[in-house]
Amino acid sequence: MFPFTEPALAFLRIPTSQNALAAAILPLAALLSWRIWRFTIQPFFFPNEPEELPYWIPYFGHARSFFQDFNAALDNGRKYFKDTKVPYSVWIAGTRIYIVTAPTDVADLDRNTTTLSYHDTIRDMYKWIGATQDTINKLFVLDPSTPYNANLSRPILAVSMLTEYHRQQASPGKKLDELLHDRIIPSMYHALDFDDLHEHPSVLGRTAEGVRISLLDLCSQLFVRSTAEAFLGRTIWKVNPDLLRSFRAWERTNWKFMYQIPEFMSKDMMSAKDDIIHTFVKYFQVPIAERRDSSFFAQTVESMLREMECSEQEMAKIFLLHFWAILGNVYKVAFWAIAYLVYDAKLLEDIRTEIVPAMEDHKLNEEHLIENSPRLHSLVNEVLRLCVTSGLVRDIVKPTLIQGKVLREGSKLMIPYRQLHLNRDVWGQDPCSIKPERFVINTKLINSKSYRPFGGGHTLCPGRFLARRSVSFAVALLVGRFNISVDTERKENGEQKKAGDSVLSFPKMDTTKPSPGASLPHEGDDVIVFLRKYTKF
Ligand code: HEM
Repeated sequence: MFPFTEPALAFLRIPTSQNALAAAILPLAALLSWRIWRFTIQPFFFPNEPEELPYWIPYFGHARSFFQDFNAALDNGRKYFKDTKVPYSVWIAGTRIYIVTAPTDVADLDRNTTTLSYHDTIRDMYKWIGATQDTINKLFVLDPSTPYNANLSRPILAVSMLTEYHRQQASPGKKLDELLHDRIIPSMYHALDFDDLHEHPSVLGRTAEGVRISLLDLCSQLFVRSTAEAFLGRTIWKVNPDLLRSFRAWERTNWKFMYQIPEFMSKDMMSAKDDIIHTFVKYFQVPIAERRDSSFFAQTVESMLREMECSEQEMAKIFLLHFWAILGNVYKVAFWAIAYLVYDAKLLEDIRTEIVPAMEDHKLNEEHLIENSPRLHSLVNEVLRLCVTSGLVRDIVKPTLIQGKVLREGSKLMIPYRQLHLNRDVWGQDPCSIKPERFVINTKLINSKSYRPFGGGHTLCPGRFLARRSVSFAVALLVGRFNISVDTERKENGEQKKAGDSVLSFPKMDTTKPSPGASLPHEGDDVIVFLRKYTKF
């Protein structure tokens, strides 16, 4: 109900002839008073608290700007505080979130496990995916009697054991080598064999000289398909030959999951999520004897969850969250690395020169590649800097001191990695431009506190070795086997497009939505490349 009714205006001694004017002015005056109180006067009473980024709409605060463009909203915060990197807070629909961007603060927060909680944040993800309270208790309540704890000197939570199994699978050593060399790399060779595969899913067209492909599709085949099969075995395709399509739909819509958009506005995300969960349920129903070709991780996690008496439905939800981490980032990093190469002939030649000695009889020697490819590794590191836009989010469970300011308990803390990765003090005045050789010129940058593509502290990504090695291998294999160029002959909508048309311009990264890792190009933006066999090897 509108608050300024006639009796109220009379009480305020405002003549009714001026009602319309008053009706407009009074709410504005009230809003202005509230704003002055909240952002000018109130901070005087709480000098120990970080400043708040001002806003105009009470309760909702910055919800709209963060919803519209997550990273632009963070950049506005940076500019408002004049790039001083002081911690500040934003108010989003009833929640206070502290934003921390100073590299030294980030390093301190990494060590903090007493006043910040990671588990509260992860518990929310399990709740949102639809896990029952019983499953959440099984994951987050310590039970020293469970079989997986039997051989440990100190019992741990089931949710930590899941991460431990990732570490065992993907840390340097026999299990990672086996995963890469016996499973992922053979699938990559297969995905790049366009001769054998007439119905190759990424091929848009063929000529006598070569094939025309969608780079996004190719990266999906090279990484998502090969890694899913490497972890789950071939049965996964028997259960659902269309899993990649569901995963692609999930990738485009999972920001709605992160924002917890109501169901009626996120039917596309819900449907992709349900498809994947349903696929995993059917996968678990296939007798284990028929799934012996799955990975150590998949087998161990499945048997651990069965021992904990989780239903197949609940196991499938847990698997979705973990396979999102396994499959959701690597292909995007590869997409951007290849896109930069395709658009920079000199860079492409430099990388090719570097990897030529690792090629023999069309095969690539990974050991040689690891030891002798500083430029390739620098490119991958630089691409990670530019495309990882995720942030660390934690719950503040006790007052937390940063730069002499106290962050309130009950609020959230966010470290936006993109802000660190574009920190002008470290990356120069043009941090958004790619400098592929940056990490060769200054090898110390890899350890910079402003560089965290895989997070840090006790939640440092356990998949980082697998990610780096598989991206470097696939990029090198592609460069070593093919002459790659942007497809200038591309026909779209029946029209012949020429170089310089927008369809040929470099794809734009979609940083508008929160991502749990790397960002995709905007929907519809892709690179159509032409691959000609490279005949020198
Ligand atoms: C380029 C690829 C990847 C990027 C950019 C990436 C990035 C990250 C980041 C930033 C975190 C930290 C999250 C936090 O602290 O809140 C993380 C955690 C994690 N990542 Fe990755 N990741 C990648 C690939 C992988 C792969 C291939 C796997 C599995 C094989 C994986 C599994 C995980 C898991 C399980 C966690 C949670 C760790 C924990 O809870 O302690 N990631 N990743």
